[in-house]
Amino acid sequence: MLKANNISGGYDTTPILKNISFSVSKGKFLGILGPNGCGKSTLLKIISGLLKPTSGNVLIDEVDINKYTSRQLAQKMTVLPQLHTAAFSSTVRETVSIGRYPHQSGFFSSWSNEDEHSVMKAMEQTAVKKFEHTFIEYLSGGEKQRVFIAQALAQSSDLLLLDEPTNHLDIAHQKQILDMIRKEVTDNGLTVVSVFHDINLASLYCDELLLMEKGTVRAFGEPHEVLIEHQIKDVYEARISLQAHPEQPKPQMTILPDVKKEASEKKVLRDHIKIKEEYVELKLNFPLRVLSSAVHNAGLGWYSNFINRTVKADYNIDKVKEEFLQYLLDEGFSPTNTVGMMTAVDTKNAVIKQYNASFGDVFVIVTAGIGNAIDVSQAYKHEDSLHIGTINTWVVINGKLSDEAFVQAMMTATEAKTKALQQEKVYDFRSNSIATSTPTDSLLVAATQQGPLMQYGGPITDVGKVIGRGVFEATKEAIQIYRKGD
Ligand SMILES: Nc1ncnc2c1ncn2[C@@H]1O[C@H](COP(=O)(O)OP(=O)(O)OP(=O)(O)O)[C@@H](O)[C@H]1O
Repeated sequence: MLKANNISGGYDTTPILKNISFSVSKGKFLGILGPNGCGKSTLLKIISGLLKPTSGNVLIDEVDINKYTSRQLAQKMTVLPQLHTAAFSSTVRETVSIGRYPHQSGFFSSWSNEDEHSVMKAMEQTAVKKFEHTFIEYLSGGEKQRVFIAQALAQSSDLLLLDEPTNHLDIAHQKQILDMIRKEVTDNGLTVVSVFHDINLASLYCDELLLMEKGTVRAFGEPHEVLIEHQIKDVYEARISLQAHPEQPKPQMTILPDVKKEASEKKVLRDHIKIKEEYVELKLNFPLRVLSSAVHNAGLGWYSNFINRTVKADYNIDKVKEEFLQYLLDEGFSPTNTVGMMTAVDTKNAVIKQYNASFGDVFVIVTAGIGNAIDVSQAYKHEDSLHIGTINTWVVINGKLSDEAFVQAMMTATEAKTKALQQEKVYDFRSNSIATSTPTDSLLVAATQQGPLMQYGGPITDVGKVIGRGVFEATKEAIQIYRKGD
């Protein structure tokens, strides 16, 4: 559909672009990325024919753009530049209708049904129909931007060139416009080339990305091929981190600010852990990085408060999320800053152990209810519903763990717990074999993220050794306490 061959060019004697080549197939969405001044808009101007390249050429449908008349070119492609102003005072409807000019055959040509349909559809798609008779100068920046997008869509060409289409738009309208453009690409075969400043939006919506650096192509390919951490850091000269998007297989970027670290040391002490009547509590005035399978705020996050709450054995678990949230509010915990677990074990039976490691102290806190213990390898043979009868384990580390170390710490802790069950001869009475867990065990690994980075958390690492020993010893003790109370 669009092909750029070895384009070089710029303004008068200033060369900006050097040897840029790429192609976009019909029905694809290409995003152009790069830092300020790298030549994104200049490239768009050359592709659209507004600026002549000093060498190289641009083909649309295999034909050099210079071979098209300006009317033919306007029917082939629509350009929405970065900065646009209405030439004279006009209504939204009149502004959008300008998009139809390339389809009019002469000065007195009449307004066709197709023209009317295209203008109405474009106004509806961009949600500006309600402003149809309003003068454009009375609209907000974001509303104006949507009107110009409507004008571009009304032109009904096969190729749409956009320069930062979501400029001025709030997140709902960014989503609305990009969803709509994406739909035109996927359903109707529209081809789109767009400059983006927002790397995450480009990654989410584009099929391919072109990353520019100082007038050249640094990378071209699918988002996961272009958005590579060191490459983005290098080109934008900014510290960033890439993560997976929660729903789409598209990388997403987070800026890592270079703010000065607070001077105060963040250290978890034994005094921070308290056994109260209804829960075991760890309350801090700084957050820990946490990975957990808790009832409230499971997953990966940063939290300052932690509770392991004792509930009655007949607790109704059907509405556990709502009930737990209300409990946190009633007890004065911030729901967005608290991780919560539940157990039927009395809080006075909680085992708290402290280990002094080379990198800092590690705390292991366990409550063990083993009435429901199960052998994971035999579980498929039995029908079972969820009960409160569970082993809850917290591992709180004064140290800095990588993501790998967090996951390995979870594995190490689980293995140590299973070994404790084995040594204590905890049985699964359904299958009459040694149990490996209960069906509802919960685990939390939390770290201050201060001090030297610990890359791994397996059994032979410094942190893994403490976790292995600590969880084994604390679980054994908690099981013995539970049995005494039987
Ligand atoms: N009309 C012009 N005459 C001379 N130089 C220009 C002109 N327009 C842009 N430039 C220069 O060309 C270079 C590339 O500009 P361009 O607008 O293509 O960058 P960009 O990547 O789109 O930047 P931004 O992200 O800031 O919009 C810049 O150094 C700019 O100053």
